[in-house]
Amino acid sequence: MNRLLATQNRRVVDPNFTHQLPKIELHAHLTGSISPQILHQIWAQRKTQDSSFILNDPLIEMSTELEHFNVSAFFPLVSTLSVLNGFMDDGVRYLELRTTPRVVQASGITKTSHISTVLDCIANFRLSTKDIMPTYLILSIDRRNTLTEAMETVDLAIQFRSQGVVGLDLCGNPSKGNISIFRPAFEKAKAAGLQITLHFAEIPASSTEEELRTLLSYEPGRLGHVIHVPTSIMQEITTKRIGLELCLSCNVNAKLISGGFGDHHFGQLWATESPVILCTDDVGVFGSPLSNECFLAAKHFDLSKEDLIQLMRRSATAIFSGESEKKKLLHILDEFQKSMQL
Ligand SMILES: CNc1ncnc2c1ncn2[C@@H]1O[C@H](COP(=O)(O)O)[C@@H](O)[C@H]1O
Repeated sequence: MNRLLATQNRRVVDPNFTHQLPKIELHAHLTGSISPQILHQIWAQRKTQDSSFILNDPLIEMSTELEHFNVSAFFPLVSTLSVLNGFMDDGVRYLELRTTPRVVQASGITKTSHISTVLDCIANFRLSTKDIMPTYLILSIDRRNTLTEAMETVDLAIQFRSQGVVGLDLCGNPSKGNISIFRPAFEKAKAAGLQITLHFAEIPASSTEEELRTLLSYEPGRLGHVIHVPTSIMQEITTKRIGLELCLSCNVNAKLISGGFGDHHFGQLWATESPVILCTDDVGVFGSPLSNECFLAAKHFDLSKEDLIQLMRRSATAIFSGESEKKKLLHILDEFQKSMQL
């Protein structure tokens, strides 16, 4: 009896385990991943440099105005580095970060120089940390973009492919924009061998059958959020084994789903054969690092330690960078499972 209890206890997930677990993060927006403390430091630095800068301290006022203060474009090095360190310290062992190319005219920053600086930062980080967290970049197209802007983003992704850009994302306010205009952009990306991930069915208004079918016709390898999906479309998604980036704290705290953690669609989707990936989305905003997302999933859906390791194996099948990183991750997970005597 005691031995049975001891075995069960060994399987019970605690925050220490989810911190140690080698984790895979595939849906993290660079700007939203900056911690409030780092935002404050960047804000203070900007304030001393520019007396006409009128935004309030982000620690005092977390407002939508922050979106206009393009932190990652103004200070790409400090923001990217702080975000990479945050994920590494939380035990992330593979990261696909995403960001929107931005222009900051006053500082002479172009979309090209913005993305090139982020990529340089990632490359230096990988070198200086002995590549403990292989990191790749996804470039975001905003739903409010014009087709010309979206094409520019695709061209940048193609230009920087050899430096670690692995795909394109479609994000932004889900109540805005007409996503059908982006077909030539996603076709060009696909033809160039880039992968595609799309924010999908975040709110009822962006979940019409027409919109969801159009998005699926862009042949995404992964989908983000996947909340308001009719059954027939969900069946198509699971049959195609499209990767599902699920963000528990974001969806609960931003009230994108009704109810609490136990009501999240993770419960149903985890039971399918699809690659399900737990993701933070905007850890700087929602304050729940990936280790905590894993803990929440275990707590509310009764996952064991083995289940979480298996979840990471499934996540590994959905990465965009290719077979060699996938193999490395599966090996790391095997070794981890052995070391935990599971
Ligand atoms: C439910 N969560 C979400 N849904 C849709 N888009 C989101 C998002 N969270 C963040 N973004 C998108 O990410 C951009 C900021 O990161 P970058 O400056 O590009 O790194 C925002 O402009 C927004 O469009």
